[in-house]
Amino acid sequence: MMDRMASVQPTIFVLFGATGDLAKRMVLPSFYQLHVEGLLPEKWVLIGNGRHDTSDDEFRDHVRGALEEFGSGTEDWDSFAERIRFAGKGFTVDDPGALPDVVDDARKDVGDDAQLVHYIALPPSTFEDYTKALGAHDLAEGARVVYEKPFGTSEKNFEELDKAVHEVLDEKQVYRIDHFLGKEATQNLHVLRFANGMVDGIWNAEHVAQVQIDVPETLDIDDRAEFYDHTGAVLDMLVTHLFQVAAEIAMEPPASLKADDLQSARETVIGSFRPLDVSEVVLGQYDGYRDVDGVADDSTVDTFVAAKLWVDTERWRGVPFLLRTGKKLGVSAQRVSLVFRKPPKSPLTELPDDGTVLSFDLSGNGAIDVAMTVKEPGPDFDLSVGHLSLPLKSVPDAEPLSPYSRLILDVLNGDRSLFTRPDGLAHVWKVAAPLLNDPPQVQAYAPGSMGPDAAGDLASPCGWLVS
Ligand SMILES: NC(=O)C1=CN([C@@H]2O[C@H](COP(=O)(O)OP(=O)(O)OC[C@H]3O[C@@H](n4cnc5c(N)ncnc54)[C@H](OP(=O)(O)O)[C@@H]3O)[C@@H](O)[C@H]2O)C=CC1
Ligand SMILES: O=C1O[C@H](COP(=O)(O)O)[C@@H](O)[C@H](O)[C@H]1O
Repeated sequence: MMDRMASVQPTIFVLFGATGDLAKRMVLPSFYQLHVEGLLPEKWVLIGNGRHDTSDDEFRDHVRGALEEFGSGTEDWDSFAERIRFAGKGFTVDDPGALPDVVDDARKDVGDDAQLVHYIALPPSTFEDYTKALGAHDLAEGARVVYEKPFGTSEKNFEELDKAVHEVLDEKQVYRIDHFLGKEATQNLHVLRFANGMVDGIWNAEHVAQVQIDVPETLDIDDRAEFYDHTGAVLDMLVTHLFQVAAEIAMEPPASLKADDLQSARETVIGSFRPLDVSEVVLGQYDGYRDVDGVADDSTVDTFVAAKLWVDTERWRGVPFLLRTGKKLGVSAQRVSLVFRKPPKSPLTELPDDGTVLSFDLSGNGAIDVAMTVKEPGPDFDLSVGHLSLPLKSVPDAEPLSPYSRLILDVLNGDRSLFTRPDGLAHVWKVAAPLLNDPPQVQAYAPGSMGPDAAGDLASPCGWLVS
């Protein structure tokens, strides 16, 4: 931890969309966590940006509120607050608002050699214009720029955005964030496998019958209806987070765990994702969604998606990757499960289909779980499924970081291993194209259920493990 901090140079961190939902839930509390844990450089300034003429003090109040609601407290508030500024009045090519002056002013505090990091926590439709504005106002040179997901909304839009970004920035300045890659348990997907021969040996189609990447949410979209109604579950979660997690599982062993090799292994396997077959996708919308303020009365936006993804590599041919996510469902979970085949020559009959499962809980600090078929202790010979759990927090010396803290720290340190690359993303949009161009009808589901019934059939024979 100390080594990481020492390598970080003085930083001016510009947060676009600073009063938005993501900023208050994730970015600001995570930045504060880095401050509290002494992982930020000695000299830093955080500048919030937005279209309103908000004062520094008003923004500080907003930040404090965000920490109280979504963070772990405000013990070190004074030393945090004094480094916070706000640059209002928007930021466009024609009019940069207050930002250039506020950045110049910040340099007086942190030094002319401070690195500039721009975090674009804005709706994806604005990424191109903000990038152009960074170029137009001399705020791009030498800077690192973090883009939220989704990076693009279709094959064509991705190509245009990628071109526009590379007209202003070198690829090495670009950090496309997918916070699921920053989760402690996600990082353990490759570490567990490459560090343990026992696991590595069974990480293939010969042993794995199906993979489930299941992220049902009880959460609704009331606070971000306008954003959500232009996005939907496919773009918000499926082709972003769930695809990236699928790539983490499916990747071939990288030459090393260094940034370039790890990124390369993840992006290469995405190239083997087969374009989605719409007959293997179920879309849903919860009853009552259209009544939410900010949602169109006739909206057909998907709040639920379940899909079968095929990875055409020798390792995974024939193994379905079952992906599911949705809002206002009956349970919240973030579970990745490798369901193992039954022993081919077992003398035991009637073994359960989900009798051997290695699973990863991506939520919170993360956990690794194993389910195994065992003899139920007792006088009879009955079989049962038992569970072992390893909460990652219980590992000696564990100091888990939230995904956003981990990834922001990586940006400050210039480590791009957990960020996505344009070659993989270009293929993501090709895989998604059949679904985006010709989506199946959205089916209604009741809030508190687990989505449309049709989604259940996709996961046969064992069904969805989270229920
Ligand atoms: N919210 C979440 O849980 C997560 C969100 N994300 C991603 O983060 C990004 C931001 O999401 P979120 O914070 O939810 O979105 P919001 O709808 O809350 O928008 C963020 C801010 O962007 C500004 N904004 C909105 N529309 C425009 C526009 N047309 N032009 C310029 N500025 C605009 C607003 O600030 P102002 O009015 O002050 O200018 C707003 O507060 C998205 O790309 C999303 O996919 C990723 C992971 C989780
Ligand atoms: O990116 C997003 O992720 C969250 C779920 O992630 P979590 O780690 O915050 O639980 C999801 O609710 C949101 O819709 C999506 O934009």
